Amino acid sequence: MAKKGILLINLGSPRSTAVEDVKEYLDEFLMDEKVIDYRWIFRALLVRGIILKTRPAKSAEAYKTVWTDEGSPLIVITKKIQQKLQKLVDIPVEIGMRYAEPSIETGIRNLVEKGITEIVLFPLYPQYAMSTTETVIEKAEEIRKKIFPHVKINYIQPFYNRDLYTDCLTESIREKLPQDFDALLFSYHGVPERHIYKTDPTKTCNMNDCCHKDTHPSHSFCYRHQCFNTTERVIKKLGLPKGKVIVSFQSRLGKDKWIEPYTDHTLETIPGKGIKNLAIVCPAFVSDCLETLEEISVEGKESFLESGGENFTYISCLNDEDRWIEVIRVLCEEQLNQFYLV
Ligand SMILES: C=CC1=C(C)c2cc3[nH]c(cc4nc(cc5[nH]c(cc1n2)c(C)c5CCC(=O)O)C(CCC(=O)O)=C4C)c(C)c3C=C
Ligand SMILES: [Fe+2]
Ligand SMILES: [Fe+2]
Repeated sequence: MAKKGILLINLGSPRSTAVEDVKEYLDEFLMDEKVIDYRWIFRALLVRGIILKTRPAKSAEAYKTVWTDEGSPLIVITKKIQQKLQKLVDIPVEIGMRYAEPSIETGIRNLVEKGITEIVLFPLYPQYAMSTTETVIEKAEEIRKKIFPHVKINYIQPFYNRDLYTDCLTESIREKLPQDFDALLFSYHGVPERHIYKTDPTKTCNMNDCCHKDTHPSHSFCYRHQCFNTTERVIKKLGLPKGKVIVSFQSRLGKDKWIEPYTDHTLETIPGKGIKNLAIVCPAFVSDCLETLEEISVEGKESFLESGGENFTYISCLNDEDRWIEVIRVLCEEQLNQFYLV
């Protein structure tokens, strides 16, 4: 009888805050053609010729502000999720990172060494993006075919539209919302617009009204729609009027046009429109990381307050909350049962 295991995948962090380690991490990350999707030569010119000349030192300083005694918050939290999930299931649970260590290969190997031949692989991203879900699946398949051809892998699909997830997110936000606030800002990681056009098999998304529609042929691969839709579902459950809700996209890199509106512009302009008391949540991330703990909680807060804002409440990610671990368990359970159907 086949032995089954679970592999949780997150993005990954540098091994330390040393500039050389950050450089190595950024090189692997940004040389991924699903992240910077130019032809190799142009990607190398941009990444190795320009970005990696200055960014590693700047990013290393940022990482130092969030690093803990146990390491990068993203890795520490992913390990806590693994440990808690392991207590709820009777099959092995391992973790793997798309970039740096522990790698996806290490994660699969750890399971294979325990005799596992069927793996449920869970990319910890609620919404689909070429630079997240797709690159994880592609990398895992490459490793499986090359090193572990006898292993079967079932992939958990994006879960932004699953009630069990949006219920969990809603409850988590409800508990952390301040008594009084003028608006709740949903800030999602951005992606270049080109990525969305590129991965739309129907070629019908126009990056406009269609992303807001309940149904449209392009939605299964439209990150922008999936972010808006996550928000719609959560605010409905929270009972918040649309007038009190803002959506924007953070963490731009480079000169391409990324999906709008941008979080940095939003934080600078909303105090002038009367929004002085802000709550902010980042639902593209299931675990707190550099982009939430530094870019939003420190830089974003500073820019909002300097622009006339008065109160800024950052609502933490689901991290290792028990209700979220239970959602992970149920989603894995569903996928484990799929092995019998294929
Ligand atoms: C949540 C989903 C994410 C998407 C979509 C995404 C796309 C994307 N990111 C970059 C560039 C960078 N991202 C960086 C950090 C980072 N990104 C995500 C998640 C998504 N990225 C996370 C969870 C993190 C934090 C990692 C951590 O260690 O805490 C960074 C590195 C940090 C920095 O130098 O600022 C870069 C660079 C691109 C170009 C992109 C889509 C094309
Ligand atoms: Fe769309
Ligand atoms: Fe990113």
